[in-house]
Amino acid sequence: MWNQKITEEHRKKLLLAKNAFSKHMTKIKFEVSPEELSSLHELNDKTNPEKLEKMGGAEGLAEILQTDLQMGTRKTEKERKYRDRKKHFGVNRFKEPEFKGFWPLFKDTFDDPTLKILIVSAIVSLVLGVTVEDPKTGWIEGTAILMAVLIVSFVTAINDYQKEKQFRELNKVKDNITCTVVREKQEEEFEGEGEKLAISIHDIVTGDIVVLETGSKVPADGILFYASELKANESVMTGEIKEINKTPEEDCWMISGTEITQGEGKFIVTSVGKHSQWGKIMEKAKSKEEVNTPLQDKLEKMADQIGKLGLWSAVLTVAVLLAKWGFRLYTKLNEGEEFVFHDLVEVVDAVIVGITIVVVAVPEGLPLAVTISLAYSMKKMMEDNNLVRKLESCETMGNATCICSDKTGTLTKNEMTVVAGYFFGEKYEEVPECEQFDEKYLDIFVRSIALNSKAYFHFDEEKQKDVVMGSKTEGALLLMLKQWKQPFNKIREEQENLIAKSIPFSSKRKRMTTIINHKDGYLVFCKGASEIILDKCVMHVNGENLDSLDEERINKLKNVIEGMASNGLRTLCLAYRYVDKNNFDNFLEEDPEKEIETQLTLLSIVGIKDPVRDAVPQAVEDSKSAGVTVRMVTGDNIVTAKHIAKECGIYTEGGLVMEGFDFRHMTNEERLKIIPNLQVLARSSPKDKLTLVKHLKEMGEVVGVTGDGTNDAPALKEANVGLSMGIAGTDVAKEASDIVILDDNFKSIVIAIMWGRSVYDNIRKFLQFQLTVNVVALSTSFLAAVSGVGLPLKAVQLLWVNLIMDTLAALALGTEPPTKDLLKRRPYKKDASLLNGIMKRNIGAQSVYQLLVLLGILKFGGAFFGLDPLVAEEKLHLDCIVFNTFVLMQVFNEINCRKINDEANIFKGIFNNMIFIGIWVGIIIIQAIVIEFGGSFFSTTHLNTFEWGVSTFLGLLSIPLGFVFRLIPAKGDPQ
Ligand SMILES: Nc1ncnc2c1ncn2[C@@H]1O[C@H](COP(=O)(O)OP(=O)(O)OP(=O)(O)O)[C@@H](O)[C@H]1O
Ligand SMILES: [Ca+2]
Repeated sequence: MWNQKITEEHRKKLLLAKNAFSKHMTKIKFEVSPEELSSLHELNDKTNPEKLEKMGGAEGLAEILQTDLQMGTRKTEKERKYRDRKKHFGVNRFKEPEFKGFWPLFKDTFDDPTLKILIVSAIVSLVLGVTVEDPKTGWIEGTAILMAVLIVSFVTAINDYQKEKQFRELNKVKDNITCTVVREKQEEEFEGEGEKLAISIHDIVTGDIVVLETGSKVPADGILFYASELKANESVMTGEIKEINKTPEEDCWMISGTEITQGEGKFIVTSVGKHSQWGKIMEKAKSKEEVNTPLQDKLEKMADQIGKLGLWSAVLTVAVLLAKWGFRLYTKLNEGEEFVFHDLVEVVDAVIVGITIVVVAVPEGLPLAVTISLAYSMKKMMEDNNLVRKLESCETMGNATCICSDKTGTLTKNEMTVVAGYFFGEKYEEVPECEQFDEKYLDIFVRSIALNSKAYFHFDEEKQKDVVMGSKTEGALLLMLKQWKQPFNKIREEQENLIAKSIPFSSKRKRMTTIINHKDGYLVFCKGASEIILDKCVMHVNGENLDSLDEERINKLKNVIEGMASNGLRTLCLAYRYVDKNNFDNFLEEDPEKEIETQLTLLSIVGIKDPVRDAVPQAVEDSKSAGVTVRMVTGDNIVTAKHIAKECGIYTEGGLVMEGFDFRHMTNEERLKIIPNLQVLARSSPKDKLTLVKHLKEMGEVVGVTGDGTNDAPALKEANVGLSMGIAGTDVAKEASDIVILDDNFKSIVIAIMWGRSVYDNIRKFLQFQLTVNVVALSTSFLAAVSGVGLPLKAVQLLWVNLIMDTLAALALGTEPPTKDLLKRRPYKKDASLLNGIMKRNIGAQSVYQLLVLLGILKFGGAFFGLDPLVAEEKLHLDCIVFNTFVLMQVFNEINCRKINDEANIFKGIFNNMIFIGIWVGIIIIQAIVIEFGGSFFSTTHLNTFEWGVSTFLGLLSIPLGFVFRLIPAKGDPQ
């Protein structure tokens, strides 16, 4: 049909013509509209094949889209950055959820009912003040409150804006997946194929040839024209969870957003961005609501309770004030005086005080602190090679109690080289020269590697050397061929068309097989896990001869494998087989297990070295002291795995090392019994990994799991935190994970634990600080109102205090950087309360101290400072001292709050957090300005040196007192 082959000749001519044409005119015009192309993929439209046929199938499309199925888009287009295509067909980006600008966010902050009431009251106060009080000074309080409200809203909006911006940036990185395309080579003319390039999916254009492999995510809509065992999971589109066979003949419609679960293929892109199926869905989908993290939930609950408490104390305070006012009015009227409008001023004042108390009491900063802390950590974690995809995972990571780690690439460097081997009957301690081998068998051996592998070299411009793309294990074999000066690239180019069938490598099967046409039959090349392949061998190449494998030989070979593995080498068997076509009706369709991969002839066993990463033993040590158990779950040989695990410190004397096979065949009870002692699970399948994770969770553990393969996705999803590999991981694994470890390094996982703990602790620091302020502010206002000394803290002052507490402290304490000390404690229990005994004691003791100080000044301050509270001006002065002392006590207590456990040195690491220092100094400077220049606006007056000295001293005292309070025994976190 439409995929009939155009002859080589014809293709070259066509391209020549096109290139000649493009030399004169670089700008390209297209005859087809993006809408027409998009209609090819209409869901549930039976006429799609017809439409495709009309366009001439994939070949025809290529012509229409001025591209080539083998060569890809033209090199001349590169200079123009594919501008014409992008202009005509659009770019491969989806409409992003709307980004609220600053002003809408600012407006949103006024949705808060308490703020609304405050504004109304301020306006009433303003009107009353100007009309009945004193036109000269009456406006001040109302205006000041309005200003303060504006500032509070402003700061809140800035915070929200920053947060949104940060998430957007992260989202951009998060969604930036790469994929492989074929584009015309820059240097040579018609040499073979175009060049394989890894580009961002956002850079794909209509007409690009995309290469798919196991684990790819289909980046755009298109038409498949080559496939080998290709299977896709299209459940995102159809909702149906099943693997669908994709072939150019039967089902060639590739849909963006779907996943390749197996095999490989190539397709030509027809629709990108908003024209693609996925884009259309995205267009309709509303932006997802943000969901709370567990910590945020806990805090919101707590904030709610505190808020209610605040509301009650406000109501009580207002009630007391109104009762007093009523009583005074009653006596006044009784004494025959008349009711004047001015009497109402007091009522409005009382209401304002009440509302201000509510504003202060509601700890809206609590959930905010989590967001600030998480957003900040997310950004910083990027620098430590952790890309956090789900916010709460950062938090959960801090509570992880065990980690199941891959071996290859995570614990080891994934830099593989063949260092030993068994070739054609002889064992070698290092890689031998190839000249000594029998030519015929060497040829088969080289072909078996060249054709039965997918890895290739790519010249890295930055590193100025060839790097292996694809499987590093295969890369090691190719490197050996390169060392032997064997032209594997040429073999691939020349013989690729001989390939009749290939069964790709999978972690489940642990082997890979390619069948090529050979004379009147087939050559089967098979390579994979050594025990598995060896089991399928009946013959072996011995020098120039073929010998059958007797028991003695098999034992010898097993020893060879065992010997290499116990040195930590990954072993791989390579074998082949010739079959006559006449012996089979249809050999290619036979069951691989039973008919294809049997009766093999052993060529070689290689030992591949993959050194342990330098930082790993230390990182494992750190996890252990942090109370996090590390287990190795690997697909590799048990002996190899054990050796590497020992080197990393994961395997210790008495620990259990087990194979996936045995694990699989145990009962649930048996498994639950052995798991606590299990350290290494070798030759495991992704399903074993999933089983292990499920059991660990049943046992109450908080589990972190690493994975790179597509079939690791279920385990990644099941885990409390799924960690995928940034380099080796497939798109599907990344999508299923919560955190992407960008450098694949186990060390980064330990750093993630540290960050998670840091977030949790920072919130508790903030909580400790905020609760102290709340308790003191509420009690002072209430007690002062009841006792009749008059409210020392004015509404505007309270609003400033609120700003210090909520926003500024959240920033200062929420961004404390993690320290290694965090890894010295065990993880918190899942149901552990946010407030431990130590924190409660600190909050209680500091509040009592602060209250005593404030009430003391109110009661005895007059005599001490020589001020007469009955004179309005001097009362204002005294209140100002109270206000100043109050703020300074908070400021110094903020330093106390940097530690939530009974750590003696509260200053430790303070200079590592410049945000804290900056905010701390900033608050003091602003406070000084408020006191000295605030005037009637803030109801403050100038304080002299002595008064400043006393308030500072009383503030400072909270630090030594903090040390004293630590002597009171209190319970820390349950361990
Ligand atoms: N490209 C390949 N072709 C054939 N066999 C392979 C290939 N890559 C790996 N193997 C074999 O499969 C085994 C490992 O398979 P698997 O993919 O399950 O583990 P892995 O992911 O490489 O290791 P880990 O689970 O520790 O990260 C290896 O021991 C090796 O013998
Ligand atoms: Ca508040």
